[in-house]
Amino acid sequence: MIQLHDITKTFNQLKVFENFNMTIPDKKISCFLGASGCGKSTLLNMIAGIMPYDQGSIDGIEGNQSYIFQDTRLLPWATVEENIRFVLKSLSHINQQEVVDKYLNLVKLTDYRNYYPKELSGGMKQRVTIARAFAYPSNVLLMDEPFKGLNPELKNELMTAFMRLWQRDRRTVLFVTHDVDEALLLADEIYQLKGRPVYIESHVKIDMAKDKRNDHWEALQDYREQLF
Ligand SMILES: Nc1ncnc2c1ncn2[C@@H]1O[C@H](COP(=O)(O)OP(=O)(O)OP(=O)(O)O)[C@@H](O)[C@H]1O
Repeated sequence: MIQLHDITKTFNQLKVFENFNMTIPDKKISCFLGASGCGKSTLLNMIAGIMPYDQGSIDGIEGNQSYIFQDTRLLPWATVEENIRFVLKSLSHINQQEVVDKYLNLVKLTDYRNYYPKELSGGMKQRVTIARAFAYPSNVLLMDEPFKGLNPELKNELMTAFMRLWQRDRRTVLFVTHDVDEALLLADEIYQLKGRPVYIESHVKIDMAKDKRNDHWEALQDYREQLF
């Protein structure tokens, strides 16, 4: 598990975290909800090791991480296939073509492998980002609003693609969203964060099988009530 101990993080005068503690389980999907600006991206960035903190420690991150940022960050000069291949280039022990093909197929982009990012819709770009993050054999996957700004149909399609990938290959996922429904459909653990400084206002574990949740929407609402 990932453990945050007494984390303090200040931006100029702004104390976003003060003696913040949290334990995040392995091989589960943990979801972070909270008002805009409360500190969710900062939390992911500190866990990813791309943002320093002032005090405290973060333990239990083993192996590599993949990060799906709010903006897709695809390489504009590379095709869909090359974007995925790019993150695999240091992995000489795997059959890279097989991995690329597998993940392109899972996000249903095989026919678009030779397209450049500028030739894709927003949702297609998101799918490339998700395929790329999963293709890389990371232990921890960090996602900052990966389904943001998509129409409901596409969001459903992407969430299904994500679930399909996760069920095959269970990783520790840390997932930031504003959308409670996304959290209720995908998460094993939901943390409702509040600030400032950040604290955990509520923490709910959802033990319903993920593939049954769409059909048991009413039962899921009990969890929503526990959150607020
Ligand atoms: N690099 C930075 N420099 C100064 N202040 C920052 C920086 N990054 C974040 N902050 C501040 O820290 C607070 C938390 O920001 P953060 O981006 O973590 O929030 P968030 O919960 O992810 O917001 P959103 O849901 O809108 O993405 C905000 O008040 C923000 O202004």
